Amino acid sequence: MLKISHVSRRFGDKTAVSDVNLEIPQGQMVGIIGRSGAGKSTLLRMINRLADVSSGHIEYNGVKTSELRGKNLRSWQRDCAMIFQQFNLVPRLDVLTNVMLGRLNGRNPVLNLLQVFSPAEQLEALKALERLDIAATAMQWAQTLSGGQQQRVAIARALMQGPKVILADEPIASLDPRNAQIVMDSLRDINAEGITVITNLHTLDTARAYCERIVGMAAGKVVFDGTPDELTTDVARTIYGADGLKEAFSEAMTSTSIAPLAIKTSSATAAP
Ligand SMILES: Nc1ncnc2c1ncn2[C@@H]1O[C@H](COP(=O)(O)OP(=O)(O)OP(=O)(O)O)[C@@H](O)[C@H]1O
Repeated sequence: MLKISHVSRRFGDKTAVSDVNLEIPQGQMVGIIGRSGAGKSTLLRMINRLADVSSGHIEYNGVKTSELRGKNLRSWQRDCAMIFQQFNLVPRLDVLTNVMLGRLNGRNPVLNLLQVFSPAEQLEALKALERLDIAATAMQWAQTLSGGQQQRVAIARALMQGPKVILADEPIASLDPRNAQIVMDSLRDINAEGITVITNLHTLDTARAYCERIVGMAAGKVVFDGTPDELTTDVARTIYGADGLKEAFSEAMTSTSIAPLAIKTSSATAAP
């Protein structure tokens, strides 16, 4: 269980995340949606400690992760892998080495510098690549891969950490619909094995198609927390605002539209 209690994050005068409370049971697939600047990335970054909370706390299975230091913090960051919109691979390293770098946190720093990986680690990395159906690219430089392939390499790298939680910050925002679907399918398969997946998503339809639970954020606050069925047009209006709603729906139809489900409307003034 991941528990977020009264968490806020301020940057100077700006409150990016404001008094967020969430309880996420192990194995849930959660989509976080909201307009640009709503606080989605900051929330994810606080979960794996790329950013610190200003107040409140985050705990995982009873351990206050927001207060961990040193070795215990590194251990949490191994348990809680993160993938990003821009993949963050090392472009001029081969794919296999990029995946093995997922192991860095738990290794001897001297071996890290030398990039020496054991045969067992190499085999494990290859298996992770096979799982994501890109083992054939193992010896290529990462920069020669398509965006969709690079994101799958990033997921394989995350899996090398043996994580209990995967955080994905807009993982498909740079991808075409076909690759977006492959990446979301991969995250769903990983989630089916019991790993909690929490992903920020730009488009409503993707969240509705893939996530059992959707959290809507606006101006740093959680304004919706429910199932895809509960995400009506009225609720979407609360999350995106009247002007943002049109953008959210039209974007959903034109960009990363993946097996969209019909939005349940609760008023006569439904979005197109
Ligand atoms: N390091 C920082 N310093 C100052 N302000 C920040 C910093 N990080 C985020 N912010 C501000 O906090 C607010 C929330 O940003 P955040 O990136 O979390 O939103 P988001 O919902 O993820 O948006 P996007 O989808 O555009 O990434 C924004 O107003 C942003 O400008």
